[in-house]
Amino acid sequence: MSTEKPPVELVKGINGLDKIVLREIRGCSAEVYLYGGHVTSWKNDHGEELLFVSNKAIFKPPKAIRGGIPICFPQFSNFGSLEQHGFARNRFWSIDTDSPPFPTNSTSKAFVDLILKPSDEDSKIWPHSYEYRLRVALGPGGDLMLTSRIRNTNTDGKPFSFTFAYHTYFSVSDISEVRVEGLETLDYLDNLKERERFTEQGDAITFESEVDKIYLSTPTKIAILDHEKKRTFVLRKDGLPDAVVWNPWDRKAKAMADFGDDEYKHMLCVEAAAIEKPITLKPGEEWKGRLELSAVPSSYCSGQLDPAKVLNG
Ligand SMILES: O=P(O)(O)OC[C@H]1O[C@@H](O)[C@H](O)[C@@H](O)[C@@H]1O
Repeated sequence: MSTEKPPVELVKGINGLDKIVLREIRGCSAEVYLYGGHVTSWKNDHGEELLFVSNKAIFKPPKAIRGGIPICFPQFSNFGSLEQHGFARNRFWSIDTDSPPFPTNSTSKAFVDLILKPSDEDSKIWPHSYEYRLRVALGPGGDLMLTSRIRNTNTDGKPFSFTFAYHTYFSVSDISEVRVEGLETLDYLDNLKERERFTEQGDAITFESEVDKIYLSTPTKIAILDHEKKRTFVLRKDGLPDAVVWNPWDRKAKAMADFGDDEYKHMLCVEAAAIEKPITLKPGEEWKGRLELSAVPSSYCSGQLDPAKVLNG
C-alpha cells in the first residue's frame, strides 16, 4: 500500500475546525479552513511557510483568523455599514461538490472548491442572495491560486454592489529589509490620513513606520522583495484593480489582542482588492477575481536583475 499522502485531504485543524490540506507532488502544500474559507498556510517544496499567521491568532468564531488570507466580502474595511471587512471571513463555508465547469490549464489535482451562501441571519444584515464560489489551487510549481466567483442570485430583480480584498499576510524576514515594486508613481488613499488621496513617489516602497494605503488602478503584477531571505513574492491578479498595503507597526500591534507585540517585523499585507469602484452585479451576473502567488529566488525577477546570476543560475 502506498504511504503517499493524497493531494486533497479533509482533516481537523486547531480547535477541531475542519481544514483542507492541499499537497503537490514536489512537496509544496497549502491549508484552507472552512471557517472563513481562509487559507492559513502555503509552503514551498522545502517546507518553508510563506504566509504569516500570528502566534496569537484565535481560531474561534466570531473572530477572523489573524494571518493567512482572510477574504474581505462584501465590504472592505468600513466602506459601508457592515462589520469591518464584511462577514465572509467569519462564516463557515462548505465544500462545493457541484462546482460549475472551471476553465483551467493546470493539470494539478491539488485544489478545493468552497461555497458560501447567505444564512437567514446574513440576509437580515445584507439583504441579497448570492453564491460565492472560491477555488484554492496549488500549481505544479507550488504557485497558490485563488479564484472567486460571485453570482447575484436575487429573485427580486435587484442588483447588489460589494467591495472585496484577498487580505494576504506574507511572511517576511524583517520588514525593514523589504521592498515592494509595482506601485511606484500610483495614486493611493491613505487610511492614516482620513483617506486623503496622494501620489506615490518614483522609488520602490520601503517600510520604516505604520502604513495603511489603498493603491488605485494598480498593474496586474506586484512584487515583494525580501532581501534577507533572498526571496521574491510575485502577485498576479485579475479583476482586482486596487492593492492595499498594510503593516500595523509597533503601536497598533500592541493594541491588537490577537497579534504579538513584535510580529509586525515579520509580516506584510499586500491585498489584491476592488475598493474604489465597487463591483455591481445584476441578477444572474457573475464576477470573477483571481489572485496567483508565487515565491521565487530574488535574482530571477527583481527589477534589480543581476545578469550574471540569471545566466549562471
Ligand atoms: O483587524 P482587521 O479587521 O483584520 O483589519 C486589519 C487591517 O486591514 C487592512 O486591510 C486595513 O487597511 C487596516 O485599516 C486594518 O487595520
